[in-house]
Amino acid sequence: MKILTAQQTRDADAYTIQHEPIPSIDLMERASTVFTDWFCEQFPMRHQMVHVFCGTGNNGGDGLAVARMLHARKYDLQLSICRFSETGSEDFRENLERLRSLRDIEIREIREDDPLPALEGTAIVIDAIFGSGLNRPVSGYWARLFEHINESGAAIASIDIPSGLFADEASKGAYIQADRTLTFELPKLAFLFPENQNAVGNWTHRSIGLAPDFLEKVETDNYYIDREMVAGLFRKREKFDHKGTFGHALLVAGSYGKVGAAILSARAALRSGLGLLTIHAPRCAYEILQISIPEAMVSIDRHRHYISEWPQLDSYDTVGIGPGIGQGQMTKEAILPLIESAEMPIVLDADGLNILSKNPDYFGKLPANSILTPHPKEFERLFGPTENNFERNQLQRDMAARYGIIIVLKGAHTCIALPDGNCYFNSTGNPGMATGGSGDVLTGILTGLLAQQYSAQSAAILGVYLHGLAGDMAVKKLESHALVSGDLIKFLGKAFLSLHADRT
Ligand SMILES: NC(=O)C1=CN([C@@H]2O[C@H](COP(=O)(O)OP(=O)(O)OC[C@H]3O[C@@H](n4cnc5c(N)ncnc54)[C@H](OP(=O)(O)O)[C@@H]3O)[C@@H](O)[C@H]2O)[C@@H](O)CC1
Ligand SMILES: Nc1ncnc2c1ncn2[C@@H]1O[C@H](COP(=O)(O)OP(=O)(O)O)[C@@H](O)[C@H]1O
Ligand SMILES: [K+]
Repeated sequence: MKILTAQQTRDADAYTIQHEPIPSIDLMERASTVFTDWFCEQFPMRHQMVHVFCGTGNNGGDGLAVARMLHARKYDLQLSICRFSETGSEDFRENLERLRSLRDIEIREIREDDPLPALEGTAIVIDAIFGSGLNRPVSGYWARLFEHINESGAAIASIDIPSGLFADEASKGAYIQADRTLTFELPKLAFLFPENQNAVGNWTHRSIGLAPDFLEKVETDNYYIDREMVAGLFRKREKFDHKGTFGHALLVAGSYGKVGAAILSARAALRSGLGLLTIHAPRCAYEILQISIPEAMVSIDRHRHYISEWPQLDSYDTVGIGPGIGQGQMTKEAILPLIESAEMPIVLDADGLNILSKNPDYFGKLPANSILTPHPKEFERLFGPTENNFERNQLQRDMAARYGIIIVLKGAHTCIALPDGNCYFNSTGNPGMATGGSGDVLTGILTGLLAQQYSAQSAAILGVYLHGLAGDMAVKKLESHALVSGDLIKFLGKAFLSLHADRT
């Protein structure tokens, strides 16, 4: 699914109006019906006062139409128009007329420096003040009004985007802090960054029937990973496939006290369908690994506690490096030449990344299309600090392009930056996965998929999605506090199965 900019969304609206064709006021009616249906599902009780705050643009027009529809559905309403402009957009004016003709909804107007309106903490606020047409930060009196609404204790539902939030850049002014947001058609980039979580709350997107041919053609470099995309990547096995078909991976993992990381990664790689797995680990891990993972072969380092050498790579289709290896001098001296000698895409995680961040001259030596999986701290160590998530996203994109690698920045919406400049944001996963070892499991999955000759791009998108999906399935059975990273491996099979269902 594509992510469009505010300008592209305006273009999509205009194209739909012209080519469906549909009068603009009717498209607004359609969008407002979608919002109203969603709102009634979210807030089915009718004894709470619903206070609709409208601006004077088209977002305000939506708010007026929604008020009319909720009135017809017997909700108790109050309505305030924030008078930014005496005229307002054409569709705003038309919806104001339609509402006035009902006669039984009191329409209040708020002008700059009026006393702030009374607002019960038990109310529900519908925020239709600004939409995607915001063109400057909100300040002054209107910022105080936003603060008043945010602090009222009322539940807040935003139409399209929380007012004051910019869809495509860092937000500097005041913004509404919604509990829930329904956005039209496609997700907005700002929703995917943690710094905007308190603005956007729980968000969801629903189609308002914008022109499919426009959406198909419009060019973007941001995508939201959905089931359809992933089901298209996933390959079924054929009758005469054999273990040679599915590749042999080397996993370089573990050190004294961190053999668990190697186990988690190895199990996840095996559960991702590779043909053969060899784990290279220090001597202290030998018996632990042979007993706990009989499916894997073990290549033993000469050092007892740390990795200090690496096997020849000739017989492997890919290498996963990093879980639990530590950053000792000996390990560094083994890992850096290993990176240099690899000729196929590898997966680099955890201390593998930390070692790389201290040796930036090795960035250029990474095999093309290698997958790096930093969490935000590791990303900062690798590529430096940034002011906000938009800047960080740009840096991630630039680095992926410069070095010809795939950077998987992990988080609630893990972002996969490809060398071609495109970014894919994940839609699966939950806070139950914020537990030690979840990243090791991801490394295993990615290594397992690469070994099977999935392209590095497909492996990253499919692997990240499946990892989160396994987490979502696990949390339904276990609740997020009780979820541990090993559970993700247990649910990988179910996650794969659900993709099978989509392919048949
Ligand atoms: N197009 C369609 O058919 C459909 C559109 N839809 C809906 O329309 C929404 C977009 O509507 P929109 O473009 O009218 O923008 P919106 O945010 O309501 O108003 C912005 C106006 O406010 C002003 N302004 C901006 N910043 C300001 C500030 N800080 N402080 C004060 N004023 C400020 C600025 O005016 P200016 O002052 O610059 O003249 C600007 O023009 C979209 O989110 C969706 O909900 C749906 O119904 C589907 C069909
Ligand atoms: N709140 C969250 N929502 C979705 N996924 C999450 C969340 N928190 C963590 N994760 C996922 O869990 C994994 C954690 O990885 P990482 O931080 O490397 O953990 P570790 O180093 O303990 O293995 C990442 O894939 C991340 O996307
Ligand atoms: K809004």
